[in-house]
Amino acid sequence: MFLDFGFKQKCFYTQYFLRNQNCFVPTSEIIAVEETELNKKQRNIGKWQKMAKPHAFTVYYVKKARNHRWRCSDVTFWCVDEHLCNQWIQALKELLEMQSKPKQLLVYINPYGGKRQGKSIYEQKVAPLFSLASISTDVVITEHANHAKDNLFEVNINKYDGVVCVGGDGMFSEVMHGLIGRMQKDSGIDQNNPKAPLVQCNIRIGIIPAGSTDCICYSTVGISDPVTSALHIIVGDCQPLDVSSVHHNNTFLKYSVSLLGYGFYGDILKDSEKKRWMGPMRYDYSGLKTFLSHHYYEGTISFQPAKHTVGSPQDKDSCRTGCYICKKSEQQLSQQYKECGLKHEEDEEEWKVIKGKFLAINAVNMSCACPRSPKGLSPAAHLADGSADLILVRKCSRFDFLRYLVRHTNQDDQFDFSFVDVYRVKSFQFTSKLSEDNESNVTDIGKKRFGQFCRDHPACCCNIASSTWNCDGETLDSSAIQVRVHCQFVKLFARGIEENSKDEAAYSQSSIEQLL
Ligand SMILES: CCCCCCCCCCCCC/C=C/[C@@H](O)[C@H](CO)NC(=O)CCCCCCCCCCCCCCC
Ligand SMILES: Nc1ncnc2c1ncn2[C@@H]1O[C@H](COP(=O)(O)OP(=O)(O)OP(=O)(O)O)[C@@H](O)[C@H]1O
Ligand SMILES: [Ca+2]
Repeated sequence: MFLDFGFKQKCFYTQYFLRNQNCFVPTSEIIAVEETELNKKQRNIGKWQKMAKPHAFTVYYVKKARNHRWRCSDVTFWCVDEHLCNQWIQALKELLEMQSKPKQLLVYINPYGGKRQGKSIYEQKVAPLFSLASISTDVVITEHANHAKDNLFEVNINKYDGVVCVGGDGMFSEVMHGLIGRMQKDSGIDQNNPKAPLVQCNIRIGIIPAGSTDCICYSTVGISDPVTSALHIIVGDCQPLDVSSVHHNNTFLKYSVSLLGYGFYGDILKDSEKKRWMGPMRYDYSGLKTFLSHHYYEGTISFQPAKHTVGSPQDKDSCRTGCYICKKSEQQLSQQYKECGLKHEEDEEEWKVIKGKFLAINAVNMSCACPRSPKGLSPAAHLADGSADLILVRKCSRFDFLRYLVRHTNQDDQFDFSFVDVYRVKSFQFTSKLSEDNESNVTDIGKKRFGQFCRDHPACCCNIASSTWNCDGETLDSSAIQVRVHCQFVKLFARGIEENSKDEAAYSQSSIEQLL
């Protein structure tokens, strides 16, 4: 057996050879190092039998499995020299100290999210790993909606290296609103002002997936798996995320990181809220119902294209760990901000205006990949490029809409349809035809009392006047909204989706060969 430290491509690694197997572990992916007490049975194995008093230590580290799944593995090193053994333990512990791994976390568990397994997932799969990594936790099991959000306005936040939410996208949203809101309150910033220079939130958020969609976790880690997410928290990963602020006139409504959806996804959400008892299945039930109802909505959408980024929604490459496009876009935006300030950027850049009848309007800050749709609503969207992809699905036949939906589940291009347009934007506004009509003709009592009846389907008499916005799984009260993307506004304990593990294996093998 052989243990060595090295330095390669900007990362420390620990390398060991065991039973003719080479293993290569970046020190940033070591979970814990512990002195190991050898029992009598172990001492009597093989060559250690001859040792008077063997000493040992165990290294716990991240082992990468298929499909971006991480597991905790361990290896025990034995030697006769107690001093040498202690030196190794000391050196490894010092290396771990140097990294930005969290020591103290605040954990919120939603016991009712997803399949209602949040508490047991945390206790059985996550808490033992946190304790192995010597992370102390304060755990709050939420008793009602907004418990976590309200609590974040009261706690001594500086005491923690991060906040963890155990639940789904809705639970993440609560924690994010609590943290961002708290930051603005402490800095005296008025969130109702759509142009206010918001204060960034530097405390990292960890997501242990236990929800129904878990889209944010899946799109930032590559899998929805509690153990994998716990390990990303333990090693102290950091992934910035774009956040959209949503206003109605001068009133702040919500922040969004994944989907802002009007029409199809708004209607699914509204219907599914009444069926929460069904668990994650409620989305399939309401999805089928909404698909069959085939409602479309008239309105006007105006947007400012995201000129600062070099990427396009039709790119073949997706956002991956250490993404070049995200880095470049962030540099470009901060350069622009230094030169001209926000005012210039907002006021002087062009707005495009599109009027139409839409089955769905989806604005996504990230791909929105999830187990239902592994490549997501916009496969080439970036996690941290300061832009959102605005997808407009115009009125089309049911059959065409089905073809469009099916492409979310296979490798075909979901934007390659004449009725689908996609734009990369940094801000947008929407008003529904009904609210425009109401504003211009407030005396039309018939319209106000009964809404606007479906002119194209007189037989069904369905009221299709307006839909609602689905904002990361929550319904917004206004259909007229103004949205602005804030580049890299919050940080997650994640690293984005890593390139194929096949490439990593090739890299580690060749680097070991060079060392020999
Ligand atoms: C034929 C199969 C087509 C399947 C198409 C699947 C597309 C799935 C795309 C999922 C996108 C998720 C975006 C993330 C949104 C989250 O911020 C939010 C909070 O968690 N989740 C939802 O709003 C929950 C959204 C849940 C959406 C479920 C959609 C199910 C559609 C079913 C349509 C059935 C048509 C069948 C016709 C025979
Ligand atoms: N103790 C509680 N009782 C009722 N609701 C709660 C409680 N704790 C949190 N919530 C609310 O439940 C909502 C949904 O929770 P969560 O996101 O965890 O699960 P989900 O909706 O099943 O999953 P997803 O958001 O991934 O679709 C959150 O918006 C949150 O505000
Ligand atoms: Ca983005």
